[in-house]
Amino acid sequence: MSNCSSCPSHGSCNKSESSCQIELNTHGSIKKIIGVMSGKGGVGKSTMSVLLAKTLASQGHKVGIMDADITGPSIPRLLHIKEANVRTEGELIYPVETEEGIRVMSVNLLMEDENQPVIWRGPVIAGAVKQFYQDVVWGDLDYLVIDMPPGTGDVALTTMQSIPMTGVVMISTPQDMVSMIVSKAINMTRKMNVPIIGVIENMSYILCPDCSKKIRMFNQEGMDQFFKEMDVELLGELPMTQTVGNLSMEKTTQYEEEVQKVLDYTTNKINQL
Ligand SMILES: Nc1ncnc2c1ncn2[C@@H]1O[C@H](COP(=O)(O)OP(=O)(O)OP(=O)(O)O)[C@@H](O)[C@H]1O
Repeated sequence: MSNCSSCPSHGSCNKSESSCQIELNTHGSIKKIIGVMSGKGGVGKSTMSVLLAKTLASQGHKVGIMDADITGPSIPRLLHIKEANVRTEGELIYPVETEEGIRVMSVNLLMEDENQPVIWRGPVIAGAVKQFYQDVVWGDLDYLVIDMPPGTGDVALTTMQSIPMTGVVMISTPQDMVSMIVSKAINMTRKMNVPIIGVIENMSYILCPDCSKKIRMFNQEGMDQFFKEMDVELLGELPMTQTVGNLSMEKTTQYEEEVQKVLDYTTNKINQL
């Protein structure tokens, strides 16, 4: 059962200790758990999970990333983990550590061939997500960043119910249809009483390499109104850039000024939680 004083969602949770069904990870101490979520696939959730984790690690925090996107795991690739030597001891699983000291767990690290699909039913996937939180020896972490399962279905719901989140960063793209789906994710997160840190609008524009003009690909009319109506903060508009797009192929710690600005602002918000 939970122990409220050491729970990462302490302060934002309204459950009583006796009614809490969450089993905390007991293999170390995790101070804060940050979910990175989107209602829809392909908007940059995994990319942003990695960029936020790297930024937090570069600030001197101890960081882990849990890849809860079981059927579309991309975290090991984005972090350039080639040889996965996952150590297990009975039920316990030890995370793999990157060069920058980020501890990582992903279903891809447990598979012999990363190209093989995970063909599991919903409850088994949800069980794996729970296990990645409870049975992984995360050790002492300032932040565990969770690349959430896509959508607002069963697995996302179980993840929110079984992992004590401190807050969620929503990822969206500036399109009418996407914002409708994101509003579903925002409403679900609120129903689960998980605080929303804000929304990062990804692939918001392209920066002209010659004149640095912002070229907007989507009609962004009504986006301001959308954020106002949903009562969420827009943490920043992230451009579509080569360094971000090539994250899995090129190792870099230098991002475009506009990208770094969004990462600094968002991690500053996370540090204030
Ligand atoms: N700001 C960006 N600039 C350039 N490319 C980007 C940017 N953000 C994301 N991408 C690219 O978009 C694609 C989708 O990104 P990503 O895999 O992070 O999305 P996702 O929401 O996690 O997808 P899924 O739901 O499939 O897991 C990737 O090829 C990624 O490199």
